[in-house]
Amino acid sequence: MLGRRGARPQSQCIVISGESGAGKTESTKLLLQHIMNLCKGNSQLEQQILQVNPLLEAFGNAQTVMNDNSSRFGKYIQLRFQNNTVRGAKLSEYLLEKSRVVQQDTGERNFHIFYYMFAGLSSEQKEMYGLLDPSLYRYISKWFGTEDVAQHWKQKYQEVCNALDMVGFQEQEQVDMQAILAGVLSLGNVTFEPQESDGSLKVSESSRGWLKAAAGQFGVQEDELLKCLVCTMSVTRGEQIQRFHTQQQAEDARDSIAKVAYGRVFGWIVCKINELLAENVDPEVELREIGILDIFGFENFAVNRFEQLCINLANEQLQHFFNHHIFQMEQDAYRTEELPWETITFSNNEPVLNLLLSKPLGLLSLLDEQSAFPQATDKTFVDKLNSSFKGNVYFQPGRGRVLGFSIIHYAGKVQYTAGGFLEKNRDTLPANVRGLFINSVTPLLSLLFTATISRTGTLMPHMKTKIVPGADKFNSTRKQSAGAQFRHSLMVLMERMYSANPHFVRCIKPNSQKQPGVVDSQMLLQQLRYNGLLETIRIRRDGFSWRPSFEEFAERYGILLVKPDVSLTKGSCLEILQNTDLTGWICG
Ligand SMILES: Nc1ncnc2c1ncn2[C@@H]1O[C@H](COP(=O)(O)OP(=O)(O)OP(=O)(O)O)[C@@H](O)[C@H]1O
Repeated sequence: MLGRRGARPQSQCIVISGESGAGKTESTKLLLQHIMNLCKGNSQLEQQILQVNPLLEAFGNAQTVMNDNSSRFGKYIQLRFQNNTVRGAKLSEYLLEKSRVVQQDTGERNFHIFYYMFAGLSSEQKEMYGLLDPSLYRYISKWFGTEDVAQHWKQKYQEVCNALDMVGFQEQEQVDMQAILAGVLSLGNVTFEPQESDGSLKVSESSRGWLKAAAGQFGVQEDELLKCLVCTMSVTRGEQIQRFHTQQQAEDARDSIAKVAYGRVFGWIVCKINELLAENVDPEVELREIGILDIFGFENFAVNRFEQLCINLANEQLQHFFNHHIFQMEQDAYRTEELPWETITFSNNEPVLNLLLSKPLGLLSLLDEQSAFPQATDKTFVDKLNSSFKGNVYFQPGRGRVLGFSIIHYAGKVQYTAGGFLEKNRDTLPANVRGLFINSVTPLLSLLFTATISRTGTLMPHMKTKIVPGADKFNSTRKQSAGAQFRHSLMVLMERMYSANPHFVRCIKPNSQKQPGVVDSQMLLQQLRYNGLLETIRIRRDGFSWRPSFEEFAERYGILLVKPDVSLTKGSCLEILQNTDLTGWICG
């Protein structure tokens, strides 16, 4: 794949796409296994590349209505080669669905790791992490499953532990990581009630124990944690000002802390994996790579939120990449070469991408603009969309009482609920939380909050610096919005992919009931249509699948002329072709 004889080696990328549950992650695993089998080089590294998967799935996958093991993040794995041997790998992650930590829709679950922990930890370990009966925790209080399911989770927990050891997580790091997850669960049970004296909030009597447990697992003072939940401290002209939260603000602060803590643990796991898989290269030899993209599939649920918009935007972008390579570039080449060619039309999704991405009037830009106004609400955002996209055939204003809008995507119309868009896009970390966690006695938590976040949202750990409580100037206005981070990381991804030679794997989902052996032909046909696969078959049938340069072709097949010094020219190519019985070729 990294270069046949006569062809220059080139970096490759494999784009695996399809609806949620279509089989992208399973195909990625099979592909990786196959490539590793072909390599037979540094067997330890190859094994490590394969073994990080259980870890990523435990922390990044969850049960959804569409797939029992749905990836709730996107990943791009770059396998790096020198002399046809794999020398290392790099993993990039995209948009972990952090909101799942605090809320799941009907028929869905939280990230697998929470269930694995309850099933796999011993009683002593649970006591150490302050974990009680799983049914008590609001963040995972959905039905817990049968004995068989618990056994399966227990086994999965063991796999995760093995993978953690193999990746090189120290024992203390593993303990800290699970303490943070236990802290997140306890934090979710903290509720608030007004103080009788001044109406400000306090922790409700019934959840005092949960606050204590959360603070204990996070390694911070209980009263300091409570302060971050019920009020915002700021310093103006040297004077400390305390602003009390409303009930809603306190609950939002609680959930934000849970989401950010989980998100940083996930980011840190990816960093550790990258450290382990970092390449050991010979600087004299050129590095080539095979990238495999397994990104969340197109989603259309009963309720579609900000996350679904980002996921569907990524899929739009990939469809555009596919169209560009399969239809645009190939047909442009035929036209430039003046070959007889009947143009094959395809459904171009550029207008939808413009609607979402253009600046300054695309949907994400308008969302950022609104997110920057403290007074703006989801309603003002929707009003802005309705006025900006009036007459745009790919946008429809919401109908009925639910605040929302619809987008006509390449794969169909999706109705979005606008509630929570601004809050999710701002992705605000409650004031003073960073300072609180940096000073935590749990070393990992401190490390996670000392880290900076790159423009693409990647965690970049660095050395610890102590922060004086209250002096933390970190606030939401200086950081990138979630939408901007996602847009930027998509841009970086597309740049990487445009510089490589692409291959496409289109996964087709056979039915929507998650049933083996059942094929819904209508559903299949619909996917073949919107993916452009019918047109792809036409261009593959009528077009020319291999388009080598004259030089490349003459160098490779010149031997057929049985004469010395075959010149690498068009003339030689014609001579070679006319000397064979080959048909179905054309020369540009
Ligand atoms: N090649 C395969 N052989 C057998 N079963 C498969 C195969 N591919 C997928 N499946 C089944 O379909 C399920 C969903 O597959 P997978 O998790 O790969 O979907 P996905 O496209 O990655 O979905 P998502 O976008 O939700 O992550 C798997 O858990 C498995 O049960």
